[in-house]
Amino acid sequence: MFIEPSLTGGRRGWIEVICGSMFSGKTEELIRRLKRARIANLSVEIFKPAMDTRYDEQNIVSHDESKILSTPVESSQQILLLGQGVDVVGIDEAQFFDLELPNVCDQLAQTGIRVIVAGLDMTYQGQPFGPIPDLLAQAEYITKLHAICVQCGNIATHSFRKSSDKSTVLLGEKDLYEPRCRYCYHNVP
Ligand SMILES: Nc1ncnc2c1ncn2[C@@H]1O[C@H](COP(=O)(O)OP(=O)(O)O)[C@@H](O)[C@H]1O
Ligand SMILES: Cc1cn([C@H]2C[C@H](O)[C@@H](COP(=O)(O)O)O2)c(=O)[nH]c1=O
Ligand SMILES: [Zn+2]
Repeated sequence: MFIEPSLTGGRRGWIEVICGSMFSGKTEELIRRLKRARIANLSVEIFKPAMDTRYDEQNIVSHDESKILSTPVESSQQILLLGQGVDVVGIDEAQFFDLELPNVCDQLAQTGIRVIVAGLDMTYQGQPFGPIPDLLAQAEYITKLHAICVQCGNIATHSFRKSSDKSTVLLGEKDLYEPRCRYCYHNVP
């Protein structure tokens, strides 16, 4: 369980990344950390990509239906503008943002903001997803979460797409995807 680093004097920012396959608990963990920040009376701004309308236009919603209000934005630049001056910035579905997102998170952390980012580490093809690799390189803290493989019950690291659609971006949940372990991802049709 992630324990928030204690600050020793002065206002210092950092980047935390929460990653893993679909259904691994990324959104739940992001919501948990953001709710704790608000309990600590910190100012929090939360963002998600406007294109993520899977469950809700505005709220960030986990597969277990826990939710928190967020601001949908079209680009990472909007996060830079709207996130100025708060204590904590939260970002969900980070894989859908543009490749400027790591630079935006770095700039926000430089101004003393705690930046918490959740997103898929890999595409359905098992490839690094969008801005996530560079974010992982720049983050002080990385949490990789695991779902349960629906084929064999081991820990799941991959998101298997059940349809033949080849587009990288395809919104969906259990209708289109299932979490699988490395073995079942590569060996079970
Ligand atoms: N195969 C699975 N393995 C683990 N959790 C699952 C699985 N299928 C459904 N879930 C549910 O999904 C929840 C995680 O949802 P969420 O935080 O939205 O995940 P993510 O954001 O990583 O896709 C779990 O708490 C669990 O209730
Ligand atoms: C693997 C993969 C997923 N997606 C989509 C499917 C969902 O809408 C989100 C991930 O949601 P979650 O919070 O991690 O459950 O991303 C996609 O567009 N492309 C992919 O390769
Ligand atoms: Zn498996």
